[in-house]
Amino acid sequence: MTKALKVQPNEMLDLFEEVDQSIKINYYPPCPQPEQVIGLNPHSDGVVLTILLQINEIQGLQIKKDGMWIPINPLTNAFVVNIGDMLEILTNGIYQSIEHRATVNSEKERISLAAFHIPYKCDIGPTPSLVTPETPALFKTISAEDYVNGNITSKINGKSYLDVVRIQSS
Ligand SMILES: O=C(O)CCC(=O)C(=O)O
Ligand SMILES: [Fe+2]
Repeated sequence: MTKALKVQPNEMLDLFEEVDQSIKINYYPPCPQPEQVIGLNPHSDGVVLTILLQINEIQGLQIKKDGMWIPINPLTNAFVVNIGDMLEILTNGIYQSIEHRATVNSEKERISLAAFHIPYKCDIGPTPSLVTPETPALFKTISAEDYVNGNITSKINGKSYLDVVRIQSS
C-alpha cells in the first residue's frame, strides 16, 4: 500500500506497531419477513481494516457501490477485507471506507465473524506526504482512541461518523 501510494513506508508502518485486533461474532436469526427488517444497519467500520468471515456461507452481506446495494456472495474459505474509516483518513481519502449492511434470511440463520484492526496509542490523520498544496488535508487528526470511542457510541448511520473529522471545504 505504501508503494502504491508512494509514501515513505515508515510514515504509515509506525502506526501499525501496536494494533489491537478485536473479534465480533454476529448472529442473525432467520426471520419470516426478511424484507421488513435489517440484520445490521448501513455503516462503515471505524477501524483501519476488517477481515470478515461469512462462517456458514449464507448470503447477507451487501456493499454500497454507486448508490446501489450489491450482495457479496460468500466464497468457501475466503475472507472479505473491508477498508475502514481510519484508512480513508490516513490516505487522505484515496482509499475509501466501504459502506455495508447485513440482511437476514427467511429460513436460515447466518453467522459472521469480523476481526477489526485498530492501531492504538496513536493519532490518526492524513499521512504527511499525501497532504500537498494540490491535495490539502481532508480530515483533522484525532487520537485513535477518541475516534473509536466516539464511533462506538454514535448512532449507526452510513458513513456519517467520518464527518466528525472531515474538514469542510470553504
Ligand atoms: O455480518 C456481516 O457480514 C457484516 C458484519 C459487519 O459489518 C460488522 O460486524 O461490522
Ligand atoms: Fe461492518
